[in-house]
Amino acid sequence: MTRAVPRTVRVVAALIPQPSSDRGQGDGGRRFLVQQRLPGGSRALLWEFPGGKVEAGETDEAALARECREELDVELSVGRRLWEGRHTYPDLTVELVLYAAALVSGEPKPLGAHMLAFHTPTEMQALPFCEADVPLLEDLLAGRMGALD
Ligand SMILES: Nc1nc2c([nH]c(=O)n2[C@@H]2O[C@H](COP(=O)(O)OP(=O)(O)OP(=O)(O)O)[C@@H](O)[C@H]2O)c(=O)[nH]1
Repeated sequence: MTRAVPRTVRVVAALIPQPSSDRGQGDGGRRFLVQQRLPGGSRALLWEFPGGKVEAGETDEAALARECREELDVELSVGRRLWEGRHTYPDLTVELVLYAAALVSGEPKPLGAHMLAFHTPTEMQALPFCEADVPLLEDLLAGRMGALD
């Protein structure tokens, strides 16, 4: 029997530090925004970084700003690319790209997520994350991404 090859999508995600969580603690103590996916859909109730799929003709930065406006009701400034990886789920191949980002205005609201939380990289290791994020979290925890803003 032949099995359909899952389609590939480019997904951009934001590493957003909690405002004023960074004073004097170094990156190890910083908290970043993560979200729990809605129940019922793909990767239900797993955790991920805010963001979503890049649409045709859109830059990564524009897609990330749009997704965070739609899903969190915030305005972001998008910084440098921190990490890139690829993972194949049964339904989808994801090219995941993580960007440094900062909140410019607004308080994040879970408009498209089950729950939002700020966690340190160490705390994130204990959460059930989307599989594509597992190597990302290892690099984040090990400090392999360089400066995070
Ligand atoms: N935003 C985000 N998506 C991720 C991450 N890791 C990861 O595997 N993904 C996957 O990338 C895809 C992002 O798509 P999306 O957020 O635009 O769409 P969705 O599946 O929630 O809903 P939709 O397709 O009905 O719009 C999902 O399949 C999600 O599981 C991550 O850290 N952040």
